[in-house]
Amino acid sequence: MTERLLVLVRHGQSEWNLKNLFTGWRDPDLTALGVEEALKAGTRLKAEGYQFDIAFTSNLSRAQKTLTLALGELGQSDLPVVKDIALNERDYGDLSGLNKDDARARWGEEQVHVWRRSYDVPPPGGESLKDTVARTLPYYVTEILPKVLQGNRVLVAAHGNSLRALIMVLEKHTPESIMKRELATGAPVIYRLKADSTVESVVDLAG
Ligand SMILES: O=C(O)[C@@H](CO)OP(=O)(O)O
Repeated sequence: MTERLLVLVRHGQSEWNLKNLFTGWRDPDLTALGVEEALKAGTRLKAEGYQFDIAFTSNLSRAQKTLTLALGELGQSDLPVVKDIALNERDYGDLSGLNKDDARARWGEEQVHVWRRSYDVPPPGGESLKDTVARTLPYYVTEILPKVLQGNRVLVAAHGNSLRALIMVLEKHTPESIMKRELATGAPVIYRLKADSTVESVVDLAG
């Protein structure tokens, strides 16, 4: 039977997650905790018996390092890895590098929440989740999904919002319900797909 396994994992904690800064396309490294989380993602997947045939990641170091560390724990350091800018984090535009609490003090709690979690309101000069879906979904459909449907076991290491963009489609969220779908750093979300590419089962190792 064809397995159709797709595992998504958000990178471990980054230096800028720790400093509470809007990150987007900026490229901070993982913290020591982030390294631990990435290793733990690999050991948890290995403990549950998962192995992969191909992995995808973004052009940003925090996702690439998370993938490298997880693959090391899985004993799969030589797995083919495809890196693409389409899986980069949502571009935070002018907010990139600002402190999230400072932004709340300046623009108000509500406005900052709308910029961070609404579906179609972009932060100034940046991408909304809708814009991020428009960038990540074609890549998913043309590059990732065909591999899954052919029976390859696929691991994707990317970012909170680029993965939420894919999850919106996979889990059939509405613009309202996606606002509450959060992804923990380093916690794999395991999907089995049906032959028609819809989701048969999902297990979020965060919860
Ligand atoms: O700063 C960012 O790029 C993202 C992910 O860490 O933050 P947010 O939770 O605001 O989407």
